[in-house]
Amino acid sequence: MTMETTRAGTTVAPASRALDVIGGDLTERSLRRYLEGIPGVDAVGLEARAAALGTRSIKTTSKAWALDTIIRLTDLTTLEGADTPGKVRSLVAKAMVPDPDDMSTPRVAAVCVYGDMVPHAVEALGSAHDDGAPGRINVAAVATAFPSGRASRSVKLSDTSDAVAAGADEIDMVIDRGAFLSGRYGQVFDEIVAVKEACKRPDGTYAHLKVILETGELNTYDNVRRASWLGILAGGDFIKTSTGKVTPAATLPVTLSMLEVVRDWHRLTGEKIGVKPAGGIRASKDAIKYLVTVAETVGEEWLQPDLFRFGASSLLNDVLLQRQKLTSGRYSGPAYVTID
Ligand SMILES: O=C[C@H](O)COP(=O)(O)O
Repeated sequence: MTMETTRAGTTVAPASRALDVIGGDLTERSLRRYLEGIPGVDAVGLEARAAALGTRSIKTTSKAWALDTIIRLTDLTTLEGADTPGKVRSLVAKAMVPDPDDMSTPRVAAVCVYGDMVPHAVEALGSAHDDGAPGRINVAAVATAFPSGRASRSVKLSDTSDAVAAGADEIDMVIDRGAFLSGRYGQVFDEIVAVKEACKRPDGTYAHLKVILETGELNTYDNVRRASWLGILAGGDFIKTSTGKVTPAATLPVTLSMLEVVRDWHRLTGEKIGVKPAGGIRASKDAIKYLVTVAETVGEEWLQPDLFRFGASSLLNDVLLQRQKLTSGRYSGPAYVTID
């Protein structure tokens, strides 16, 4: 027996979604057969659909709603090697009060930070992080040797469980792109299942798991579609495009292809999976294109923080400028928003 057939016959983790959809005989081979049986993406058609959705205009009244919706759906992010507790405190202050001159401005969904910054984010949020607090802001932590994903399994799992123990509500993990692109789907699958288990808290609840595909390294839409199915089958609560550290990061066609998988999964199982485009989304007008694409592909009910997020470090600033322009009739200029 060759290594390949040995591996192909290897049982993969008995994740319940995959058992339900693929069946009880869950092996590297059956997983691969399933993923390789997913129809390919018509790239020209996908890009044409995304371009058409991106040209839809929205009325001024809808624009106010759209801007507030973008804020509510934002994971306000800082993921720099130079991050400090002070920078995280500033980020949290902005998350809680995005525009001190307009207290009607909604809060963001979450702040997204490196794992070692979680205690600082939790402390700065204070009661805004209490269970059931009105306008509660979640703490999301990137984990599993973000952004490369190149570390041992044990390091990735302790990265995850440390962040959860420190109070992270959400874990943004990266998949092993090397294993995925080599066709070792079972390895990627098992790792997601293990990370999900590391998201478990002592009380039996789980931090929400976002599975970052890093689509800019996956080369084809077929791979993006296959990785999306893999992430969902293994137990991801969200599928996320990118780390923000690789170009291209989020694009509308890639996000549309992921939304189509989420739509198909919902039709197949009735279950709703979230989507998070992240990286390079900086302008309100671009974020609005994403809102339209979500509404037209999976429906407006997805436009809530449990099912859709923007991962972005500077988008909020542009949204605040546009919001000020809409309410005051004039453009205040970038001096009126804080520069992070
Ligand atoms: O997940 C979020 C990204 O890392 C942020 O990327 P950005 O700085 O391009 O907005």
